[in-house]
Amino acid sequence: MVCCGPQAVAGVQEPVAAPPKTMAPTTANGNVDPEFALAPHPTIPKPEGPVLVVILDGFGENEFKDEYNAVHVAKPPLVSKLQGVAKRSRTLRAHGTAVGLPTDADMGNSEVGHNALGSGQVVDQGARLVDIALQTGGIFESEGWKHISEAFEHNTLHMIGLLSDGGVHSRYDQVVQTLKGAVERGAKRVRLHVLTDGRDVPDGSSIQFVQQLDEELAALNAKHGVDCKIASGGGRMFVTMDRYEADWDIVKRGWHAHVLGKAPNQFKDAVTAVKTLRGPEDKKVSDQNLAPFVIVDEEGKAVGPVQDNDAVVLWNFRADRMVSISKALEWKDFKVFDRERVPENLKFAGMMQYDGDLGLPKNFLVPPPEIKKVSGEYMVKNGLSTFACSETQKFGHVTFFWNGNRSGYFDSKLETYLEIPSDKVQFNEKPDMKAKEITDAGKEALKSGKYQMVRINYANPDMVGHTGDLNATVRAVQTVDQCLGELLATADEVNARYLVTADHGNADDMVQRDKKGKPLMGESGAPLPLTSHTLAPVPAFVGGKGLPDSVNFRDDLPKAGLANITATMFSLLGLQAPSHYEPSLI
Ligand SMILES: O=C(O)[C@H](O)COP(=O)(O)O
Ligand SMILES: [Mn+2]
Ligand SMILES: [Mn+2]
Repeated sequence: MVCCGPQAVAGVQEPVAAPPKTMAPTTANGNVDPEFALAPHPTIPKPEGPVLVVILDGFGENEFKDEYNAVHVAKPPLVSKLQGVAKRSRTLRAHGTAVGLPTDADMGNSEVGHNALGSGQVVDQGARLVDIALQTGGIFESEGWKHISEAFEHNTLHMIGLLSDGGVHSRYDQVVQTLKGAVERGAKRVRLHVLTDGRDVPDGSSIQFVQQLDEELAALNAKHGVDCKIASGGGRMFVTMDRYEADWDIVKRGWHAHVLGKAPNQFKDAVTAVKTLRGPEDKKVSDQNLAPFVIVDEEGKAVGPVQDNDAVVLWNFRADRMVSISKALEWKDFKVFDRERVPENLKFAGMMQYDGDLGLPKNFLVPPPEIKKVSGEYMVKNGLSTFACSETQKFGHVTFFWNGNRSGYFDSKLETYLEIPSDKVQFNEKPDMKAKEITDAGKEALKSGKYQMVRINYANPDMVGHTGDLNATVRAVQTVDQCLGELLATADEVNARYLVTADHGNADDMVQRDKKGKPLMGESGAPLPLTSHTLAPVPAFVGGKGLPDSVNFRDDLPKAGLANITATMFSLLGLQAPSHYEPSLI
């Protein structure tokens, strides 16, 4: 168990332990800053015990209630019981425009979900901000663009990122538009380093994305007389896209393939690379786990290592899985692994700035969403203490994303963030993950009497759901249900009030379907697994011994979404939420 101080905020601090960081201290004389002071709730009294907030990551309430819905199959006794409590159970919108995404065809995800849950506001998210910057041309006027364009004439532009149209971390059409924008503005030599997905999009779809990109590159080369090629790649969960420092080897493999041009697998073209690395039909490696590869020329030489004076753009807009590789690319004194060769005078930019507090990366093409006056800031400025806990895979979700993509604490005297280290396995092998340890920590925090709010994220339904393994996901749901039961029992012992919800769907549908919802079968007759999130709404429950019987969900907010949770949390604390927050559900 990793405990407490700011050093525990994995993925967001320099490798050298930094002194405790306080982002926004309460006023020196202890009075509440008037700009942040919250009035008592007009009808809900202040609680005697703590408020417990639980996020069941990836636990949706899906309209398809059949054998492919792991939540339905699991028949979780506690959640089913909570669903039956009149006026204290409802669902919330967790996708599309309700969480700041471009359209209602966009599934929700942890970044936008936790941003909404923690900030009470719906803001335009990265996907939409990049769309706007491309439409207006603002991206090509940015300081970040000026920085990378210095390499266009005589050096190589490298573009690295997730290649799919999942819309969670990146989008294919945005990559192509950015690439074309570079070529039209003078880039002569471009090398693309592609991370295959199969996690936000169906497994096996990477071959089409790579093929499509190769065709796009051939057309650009013919039209503009330029030299654009795919240079390296690998599966997103095995190469480059680690998060929260869960496994630096993932980042190191990416550094080797993209920057040094070194990988155990070498191919003449990327389509052959993906096809070969996926392996034979009966033992397929999924797109997300493909081994790293480099593309080599006739002499066997890598076609696109990063050289001195080159430019590098990371095209993902989402932060969590770009922070580690950004540190490797940007930090001069980076010491986590031996980079062997560090290109000099590199012109590096992110699609966005991924960590505003660290200023990482320094150069970026589109300013990130501005999520201001989030609940964490109100909490500390009103003297309220918080305990937040998850395992590594979701630790930054319940801290960094919750706090509007801020690393560190608002006030380390009032906040404790506890990270339980995740196992380094594919999570269908261990579907219980660290739920038990998280539960124990949550129970201890509830009983300690030290915290006004205890905030927990259970990773299982999401992380196991992403493997596409139905049976393991059923187990994941059952585990979380049991752990939640223990947590709520302890909550009752200390007269707590609870709020249980989720950030988006995932476990609630494990099969690809046609437009009418009919499950799709593969050539072998087996169902085609769904590894991505779903568009399903998520449950929300309130209750607990400490909650007066008269407090129930309102019935005049049928379209409410995740952002309504934040004001609800303040209501449970007996306070009136800030007026710019979406209204309270109770
Ligand atoms: O990064 C991931 O694991 C997936 O793309 C999205 O999952 P998350 O939004 O639940 O983290
Ligand atoms: Mn999630
Ligand atoms: Mn997920």
